[in-house]
Amino acid sequence: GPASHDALMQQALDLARQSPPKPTNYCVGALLFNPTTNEVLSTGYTLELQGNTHAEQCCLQKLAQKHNIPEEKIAEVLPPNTAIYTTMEPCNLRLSGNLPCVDRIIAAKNIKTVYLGVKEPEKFVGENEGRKKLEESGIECMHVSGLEEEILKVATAGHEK
Ligand SMILES: Nc1nc(=O)c(N)c(NC[C@H](O)[C@H](O)[C@H](O)COP(=O)(O)O)[nH]1
Ligand SMILES: [Zn+2]
Repeated sequence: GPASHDALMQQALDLARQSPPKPTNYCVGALLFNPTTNEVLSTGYTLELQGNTHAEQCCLQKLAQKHNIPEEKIAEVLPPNTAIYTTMEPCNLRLSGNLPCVDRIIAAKNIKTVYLGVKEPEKFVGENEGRKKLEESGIECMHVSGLEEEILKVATAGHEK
């Protein structure tokens, strides 16, 4: 049957576990999903690709690389109702100043739904307006509950206790 939200969020959490813990960010996992074909289009985790990369960013950049196109043209290879599952709410501001994932998701045009495991904690940027900004852009956001404790444990593995 169709892959459940829980199974896909669990898969994103398994990806997050692969992220090298750091005190200045969170270990997050994400995947792009085609709900029409039940196919995972791309996966990613924080710092998977070179540089200070986010999980959602890695999903998009890996898919673009696979199709030999720049990330900015990713809409060309995304089915019209693509979903992204991410263990943490996409960032809307990054202390590094790098392009936030909310902007990358909006620019991808064909991502219509964002499934998130937890809201971003306020440690780095205070209240994350990511979900609000996505919804204002017409992108549906849905919290997939049940894995919050495990997601946060993995996300903050690099933070001093
Ligand atoms: N959704 C999400 N996916 C990630 O892969 C990741 N690392 C974060 N983390 C959010 C946090 O707010 C930023 O990591 C800090 O603001 C530091 O910014 P940088 O990551 O250094 O650009 N959030
Ligand atoms: Zn981000």
